[in-house]
Amino acid sequence: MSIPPRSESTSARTRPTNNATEITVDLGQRSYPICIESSATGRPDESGFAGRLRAALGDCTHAIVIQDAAIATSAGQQILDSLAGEDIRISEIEVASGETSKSTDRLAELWSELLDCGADRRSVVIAVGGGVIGDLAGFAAATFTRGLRFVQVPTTLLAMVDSSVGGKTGINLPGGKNMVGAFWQPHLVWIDTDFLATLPRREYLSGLAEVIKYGVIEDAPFFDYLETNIAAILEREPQTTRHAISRSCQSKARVVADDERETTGRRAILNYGHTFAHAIEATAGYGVMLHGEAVAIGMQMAASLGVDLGLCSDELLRRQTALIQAAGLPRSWAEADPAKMVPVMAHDKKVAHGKLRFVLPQEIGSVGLIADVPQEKVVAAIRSWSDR
Ligand SMILES: O=C(O)C(=O)C[C@@H](O)[C@H](O)[C@H](O)COP(=O)(O)O
Repeated sequence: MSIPPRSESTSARTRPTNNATEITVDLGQRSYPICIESSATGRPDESGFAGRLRAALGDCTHAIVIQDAAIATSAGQQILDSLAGEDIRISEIEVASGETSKSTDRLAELWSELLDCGADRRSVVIAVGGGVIGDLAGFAAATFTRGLRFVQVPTTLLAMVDSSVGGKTGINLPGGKNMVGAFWQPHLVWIDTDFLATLPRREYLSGLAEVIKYGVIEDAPFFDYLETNIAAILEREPQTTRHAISRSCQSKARVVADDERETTGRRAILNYGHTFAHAIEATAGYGVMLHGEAVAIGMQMAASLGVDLGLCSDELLRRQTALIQAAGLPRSWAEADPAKMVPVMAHDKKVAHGKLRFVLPQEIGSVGLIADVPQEKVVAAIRSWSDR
């Protein structure tokens, strides 16, 4: 199946303001801004978090801040402080860090906590944390009373560049990642790049895998930029890092605006490397490997498969490998076992009419959605990144 090209009518609208960048995810009545700021929380003007929340929701009188227990004293507190002067009742819920919180058990507890704090359809859920918190809180928001308003405040690089944007929410099942969920768009994504200062290095690197992904799937000049600037990004140099975040969000906003619910195939490109990655995460045990680490290895497997099928060049694989390595990410996983991974991959959400489809690279900046891939080639691609 070919992937529809980027539509000419949709683009990520970007508006640089004083020290902020605003990107619009264009979804008609459900459009929303991604605000990329630097420690502006608490400012009473329109660019502060409270001001943005008011602009996005108007009538907000009850905010439920769902935050990662590990960051409750820093990022979450900043958000709470910024709301302190507002006429808004605040409820707080903490969720333990880590992928294991994206479970049916924790979701059921969260529903009860929402009931206990008196959430109603005029409340807003504010998710403060990484992808786990955003996905879980977003799915709770999507389902409680059939839908609460929702705001994303990502505090990890991965959440800033990927999971907070686009409305994919959900939880894992033991046999498959993100198997239960909903498309539920936030009203606002608030990115304070200063949150990255205290992010553990391993988490930061994990986010870089998704950044690199955008270069491979649809933005070749950005891939070149990353090759040149990876050292500055690793040092978290503010301007370069901010550019990488903003460019990634523009990519994601463009793709989501083209195909919000992954129906035309365009949005599937965001899944590059993920068919392998989700199988790695599920077979390793959730939380053993960070999502971005699994995505880095998954992109390697996908590129090897692309080379084997004659879809892309060795040179593409070489450049991707070099960038992933320069970004301090793993390229292989010694325990990758095709016998365990292939059955998990059969539950991939890109399966159509019982057939698995892979997002595979054609050239840097372009991928295709490929069906009918012989299983022995999939096994070979897994093996090629398990034994080195
Ligand atoms: O937003 C999307 O669409 C993506 O596929 C982005 C992925 O990076 C992200 O990990 C997503 O949550 C995976 O979704 P899934 O549908 O494969 O579970």
